[in-house]
Amino acid sequence: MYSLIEKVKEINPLVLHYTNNVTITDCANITLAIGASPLMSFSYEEVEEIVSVASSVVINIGTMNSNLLDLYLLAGKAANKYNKPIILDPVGVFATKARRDITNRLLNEVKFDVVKGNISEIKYIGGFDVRGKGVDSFDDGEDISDIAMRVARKLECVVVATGKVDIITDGQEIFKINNGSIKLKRVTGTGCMTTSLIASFMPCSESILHAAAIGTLVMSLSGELADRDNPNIGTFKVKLFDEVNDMNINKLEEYANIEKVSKV
Ligand SMILES: Nc1ncnc2c1ncn2[C@@H]1O[C@H](COP(=O)(O)OP(=O)(O)O)[C@@H](O)[C@H]1O
Ligand SMILES: Cc1ncsc1CCOP(=O)(O)O
Ligand SMILES: [Mg+2]
Repeated sequence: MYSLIEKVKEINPLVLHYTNNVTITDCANITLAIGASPLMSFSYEEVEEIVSVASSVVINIGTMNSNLLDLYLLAGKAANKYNKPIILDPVGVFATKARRDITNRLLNEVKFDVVKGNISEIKYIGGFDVRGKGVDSFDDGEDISDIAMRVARKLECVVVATGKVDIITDGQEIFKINNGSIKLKRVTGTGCMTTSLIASFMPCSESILHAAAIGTLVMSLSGELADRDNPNIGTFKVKLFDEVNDMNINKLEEYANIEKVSKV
């Protein structure tokens, strides 16, 4: 699985983003840092053309509206038609009815390969009450393996739930990642960037589960390494990009704290 860190640089996949306008530049830069090519689009005109040449597609609802929902649906259906791996980031799905309705439409009308949220977002999709506020999770200390597995089985996709311990599951196998830093919660977009990293790995791996696990691991481990000398938050953000850019197999082998905990 760790060899994907080299493969993504060889393949240089084109990662097409339909994403929010808060973290869009950081998502483009993290995609470059891992060795893929980002393209951000808000255009109806190019959907068919651009999805057909993309390597993978991101739908991130962070700053959605009803007009954009139509764009996400069009792009999502095109991704399914052209067999392009596609990931959904249901940012703040628990915050409003509008976000819930948009997420439900997307999940009903598009077949996603990965649904990635923070723990509150995945708990909410699983039908549970959450302690989220806006786009942030305050459930991040929980282990929601069982809920994530159930959501993965129901949606027939890989589910990623980020928090103190990250959970990645296809409903049968689970990876748990114990790397991370609390500072990752103090920089907006670290969840969105995790989605971009997973989307960068998806076209490089036969296993979507492995692509999701390594994409999540790269963010959590890079955050941990960036925090080694306890930098201030602005410096931490810069170091985070440096660590993603410099991630390699040796560092993954030495520092990754990842376990495959079950196969049922
Ligand atoms: N309590 C925590 N301790 C350490 N790392 C965390 C913690 N909570 C989240 N992270 C890490 O922060 C990154 C973003 O996750 P999270 O904050 O859950 O997503 P989002 O930005 O979508 O809300 C992930 O790498 C995750 O592992
Ligand atoms: C603050 C905010 N508001 C709408 S989208 C967004 C960014 C959320 O990014 P992340 O989910 O990665 O923290
Ligand atoms: Mg966040």
